[in-house]
Amino acid sequence: MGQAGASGDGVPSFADTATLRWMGDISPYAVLLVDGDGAIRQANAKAGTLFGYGAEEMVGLSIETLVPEGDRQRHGELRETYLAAPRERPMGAGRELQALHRSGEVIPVEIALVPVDVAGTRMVMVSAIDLSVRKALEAQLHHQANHDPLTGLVNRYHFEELLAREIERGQRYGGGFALIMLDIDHFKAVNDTYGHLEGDKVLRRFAEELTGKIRAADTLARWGGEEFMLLLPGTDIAGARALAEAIRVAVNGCRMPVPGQVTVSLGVTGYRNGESVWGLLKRVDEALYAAKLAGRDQVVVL
Ligand SMILES: Nc1nc2c(ncn2[C@@H]2O[C@H](COP(=O)(O)OP(=O)(O)OP(=O)(O)O)[C@@H](O)[C@H]2O)c(=O)[nH]1
Repeated sequence: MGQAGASGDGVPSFADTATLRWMGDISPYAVLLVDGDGAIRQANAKAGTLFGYGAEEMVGLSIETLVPEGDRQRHGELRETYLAAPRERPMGAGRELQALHRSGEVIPVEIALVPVDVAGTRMVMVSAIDLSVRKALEAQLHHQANHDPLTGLVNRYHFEELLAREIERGQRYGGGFALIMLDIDHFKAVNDTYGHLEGDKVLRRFAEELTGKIRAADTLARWGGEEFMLLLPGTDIAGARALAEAIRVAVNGCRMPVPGQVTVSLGVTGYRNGESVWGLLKRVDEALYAAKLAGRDQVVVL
């Protein structure tokens, strides 16, 4: 094979493309050999598959053909900068970018770059892997970690993160927010009378009803069991009280999957500047407890 050593600047040099073709053939990655003008001089079968071409069809295409239109000019500039001072950029160094499949679909890829000299001409070997499956899996895991599987609502863990963020935002830019804690009344009786599966349906229906009542900026979370929490950015106590009352009435009139009426108790409070998450959560919990003590199916503001 035609390896001839290394150039003065340490770049591997080859007498011809035979060794590089062999390396492409055995590589687990899509591999392209690109010349200084950005023309593809060689592509392995995996590159053809990744980008939707026959491997031989890719030869002669500009590398920018594989870059989404909006990024092409910038890519060309970056390529020139890279060629002026080429360094090895291995896989796993986090060089993620968007590539363009022949179908027009944009695909996330990670790339590695290795400068090579072939018969005295500087070129770049580009290896690429498709990140679509990994990205989709990451998004799915992220969703699962932050949501309740029964209702699809934000879970307690993520709600606490959002709450901390809202407090930080309030401290930095001003602007308050309100919190409503909700607990379905006598939910144990629903389970005991109709069974756990029917109880689950009630929880789902309840979540749907509430989701229809809130704004896009609000966050509804399942706090645990039959308890829910609502974060209302930019909302004062009067606004939160009105929403809590509207929710109470809506739940009263809601057709549930089980016979009879379901009611809810609600605690409402507003964030007071400088207080801790703990202080805020304690107060909203006390408000809810007061609503339960006062006979349930009501709103208490603290
Ligand atoms: N079906 C179902 N039930 C749940 C779930 N999580 C918690 N529960 C039930 O919710 C009920 C909560 O009961 P309690 O804490 O006694 O409260 P309650 O009966 O609603 O009474 P008050 O809150 O005092 O009005 C228990 O029966 C739990 O088993 C769930 O995911 N699905």
